Amino acid sequence: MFSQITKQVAIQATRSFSTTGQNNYKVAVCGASGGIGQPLSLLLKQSPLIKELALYDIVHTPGVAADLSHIDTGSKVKGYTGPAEVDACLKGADVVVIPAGVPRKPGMTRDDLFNVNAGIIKDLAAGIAKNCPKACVAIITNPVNTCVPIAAEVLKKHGVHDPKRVFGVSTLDIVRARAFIGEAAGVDPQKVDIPVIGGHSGVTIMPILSQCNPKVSFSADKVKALTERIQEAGTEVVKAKAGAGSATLSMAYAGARFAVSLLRGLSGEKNVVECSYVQSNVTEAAYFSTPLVLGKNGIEENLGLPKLNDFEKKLLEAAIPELKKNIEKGVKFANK
Ligand SMILES: NC(=O)c1ccc[n+]([C@@H]2O[C@H](COP(=O)([O-])OP(=O)(O)OC[C@H]3O[C@@H](n4cnc5c(N)ncnc54)[C@H](O)[C@@H]3O)[C@@H](O)[C@H]2O)c1
Ligand SMILES: O=C(O)C[C@H](O)C(=O)O
Repeated sequence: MFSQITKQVAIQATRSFSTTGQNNYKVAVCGASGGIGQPLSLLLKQSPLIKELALYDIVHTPGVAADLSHIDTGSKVKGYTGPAEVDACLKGADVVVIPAGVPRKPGMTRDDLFNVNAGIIKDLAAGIAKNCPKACVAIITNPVNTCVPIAAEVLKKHGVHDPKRVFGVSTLDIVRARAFIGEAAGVDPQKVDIPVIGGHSGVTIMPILSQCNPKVSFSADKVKALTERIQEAGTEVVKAKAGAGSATLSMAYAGARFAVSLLRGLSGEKNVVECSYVQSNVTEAAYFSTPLVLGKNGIEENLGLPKLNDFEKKLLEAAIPELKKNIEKGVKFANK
């Protein structure tokens, strides 16, 4: 009975994060010992696309790596600890996922994390430029709206910036939108397809309910309430955790989904689409999340702005000035 259950769980988990591809890729997780890093690495250990899982953190990676290495999947796991080992971790990585840095406590905004996390991203981006300049980089660390421009500027300084390969991970906003809409509309959340565009903080998170598939019909009040819940969902978790951090498990799930989508694209699978916060000329903001087709070179095609109704046009008006401010802060920091 027990082995049947574990087998089912393993099959289920593998289905969510696998494709038919072979294990060809090296994936580095930076911040691998943290609240997100550990469950994210656990989920990635289950992907048959990964041949090498390189786990970097400033603490505890030997233990995390030893633990994960006992799992009976094909990828090899190795831990790297502290700045002296970061180069070896990143060397030749195809995908680098970054959940390194401090999380929010109640009462803080994501921007309040800037002082600590901006420097972490700057240093890791320099390591990426040196050791894996062609890697697809997926930044989870907050403030995402600012950390992505920081990484891009550092990569530019090293002459290796490719805007098709630098991503801010906003997948958790999609995962949440699917969960909340599924619940409200009485449909299977796994069947809900909805673009969430813009950025990853407060008013910059723009769920486009008018383009939800299957079509959902909610009152204007319900649309407003759902939109605000999706925008403030991170804060909902921060409050519930009461000082013990922010979303980790749902973020690990979302981060693994995004990383595996990158790998599916790299491996040549067609029609892999994810929303992500990237360099963009779709709006006045230099970075903006829209649905992207992922492929062998990272972004294959930016699918642009979905059709917006009047309510969603107002969301866009509110998001742009905030995004511009967040982006400018990152560019300034990286170039000071
Ligand atoms: N993009 C999103 O949707 C999203 C969702 C949730 C959390 N986050 C963000 O992810 C980040 C991590 O959150 P968490 O809950 O895992 O935090 P955590 O404190 O549990 O873990 C962070 C890890 O980063 C490590 N770290 C610190 N400095 C480092 C460095 N210089 N190099 C490598 N590793 C370093 C720490 O040792 C720790 O293990 C936070 O900034 C949080 O706001 C983003
Ligand atoms: O809210 C946070 O601080 C973490 C993350 O950005 C989230 O959306 O859960």
